[in-house]
Amino acid sequence: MIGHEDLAVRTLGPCRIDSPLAERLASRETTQHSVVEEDRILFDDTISMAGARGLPVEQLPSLEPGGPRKRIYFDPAKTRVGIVTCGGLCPGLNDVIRGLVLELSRHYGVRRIVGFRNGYRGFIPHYGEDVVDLTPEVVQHIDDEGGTILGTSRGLQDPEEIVDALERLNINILFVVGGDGTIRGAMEVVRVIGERGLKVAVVGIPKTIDNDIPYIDQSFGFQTAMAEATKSIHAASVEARSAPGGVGLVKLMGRHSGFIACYSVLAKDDADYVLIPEVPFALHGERGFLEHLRRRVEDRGHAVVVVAEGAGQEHIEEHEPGRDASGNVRLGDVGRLLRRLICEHLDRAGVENNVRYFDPSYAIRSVPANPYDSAYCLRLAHAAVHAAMAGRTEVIVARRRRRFVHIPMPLAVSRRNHVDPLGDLWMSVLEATGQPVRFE
Ligand SMILES: Nc1ncnc2c1ncn2[C@@H]1O[C@H](COP(=O)(O)OP(=O)(O)O)[C@@H](O)[C@H]1O
Ligand SMILES: O=P(O)(O)OC[C@H]1O[C@](O)(COP(=O)(O)O)[C@@H](O)[C@@H]1O
Ligand SMILES: [Mg+2]
Repeated sequence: MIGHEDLAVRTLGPCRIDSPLAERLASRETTQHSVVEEDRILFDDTISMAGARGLPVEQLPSLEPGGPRKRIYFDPAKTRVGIVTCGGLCPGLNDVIRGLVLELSRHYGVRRIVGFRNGYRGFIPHYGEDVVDLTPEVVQHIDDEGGTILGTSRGLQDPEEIVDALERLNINILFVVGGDGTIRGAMEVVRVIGERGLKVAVVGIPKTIDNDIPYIDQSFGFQTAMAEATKSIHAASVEARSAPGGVGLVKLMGRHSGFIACYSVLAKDDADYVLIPEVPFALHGERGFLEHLRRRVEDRGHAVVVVAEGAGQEHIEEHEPGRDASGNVRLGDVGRLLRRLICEHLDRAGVENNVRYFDPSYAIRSVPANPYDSAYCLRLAHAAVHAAMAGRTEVIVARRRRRFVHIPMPLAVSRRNHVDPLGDLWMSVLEATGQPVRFE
């Protein structure tokens, strides 16, 4: 159970410098649309959850609000900032970089901002990466393109060497844009910074199309990626409806979470089946997936199946689950397995079939952010700058139930966000597809 201490945010020290934004905060108060810096945001949002703690309201677990502070820790004129993007691509990475640079330079007057190339390896001398000077002119239009102008990478790097680079460059604030792995890496960097007695703030902007970061609203880029995925689902539906025994099969990214599959199906309500990592399914037998699909194809002449890449791993016999350079488990190809098994099953049953397989894979994450995610990225970048300038560290900025908050990094990586098989989202998917609650 999350307690008060889990939500405490680390700071580098007292904020003694008047913020350039202070005059904008004078008349602010806590409303539905804003929270003053002295206030906190309740972690529990139902009577039962809050009541179960049996605590007076001021002792209930609560989060520090995001947003500008009246006084700040760093002197903008003497502050040097670093930005790094890590892990897989995600729509909006360039929007975050752009937002950070514009807020720092235009509203705080921070002029020294550098980008580290290709993820954490950008700090490591061995790779010989130069740093990129980031100015408003450099970043003005980078949000028109997907990807990240800084480049990214996977693979563990030595936090001692990363902090060496921060010291050599006299960096006072480091923004890390990445997912669970990046945040874990940032925590190692924070540890070394503490061991060396340095006053360097490390603030994370959570990134992943998988939406697998807990305690926050959807991660930026998820909505764009999900929207991109609907194009493949529609194509699969057109193909399936245009051929006798047409079966459209679409495999979608999302690693060990099925959010992209669920939301893209709800958005493009063309799918008859959604298979996700969180809900095991039997392939064979009278009540198995394959028999159900056969009956559907015989009854209706076509079907669309959407499978999340992390689903059905238990059915992939010959797969040796290796790991990528960051230690993430490499998934077996459930799409290829299903394509083969569906063809074999329908052939054996004498059902004419035309299986069309779609694997958009990287196509859904390498596109520019849609306007919703662009605006979301800008606001996250603003929140990150406010947090860092106020001396917060080992924290990610996030939107949680429409409020921008500071979430300690250890909590952000304490578990993975999954689709709840008993939750409302999965219930909606079952209602939309009409598939059985389980294949067994
Ligand atoms: N467990 C870990 N401990 C320390 N650093 C890590 C860890 N996992 C990943 N990293 C660092 O974070 C970077 C990105 O992690 P990765 O898992 O590839 O992507 P993401 O952050 O998007 O999940 C890696 O290049 C690595 O340097
Ligand atoms: O980029 P790679 O190494 O091919 O890994 C693919 C994985 O990256 C992702 O696109 C995003 O993963 P991260 O956000 O953790 O980097 C996953 O959905 C997918 O399984
Ligand atoms: Mg990750």
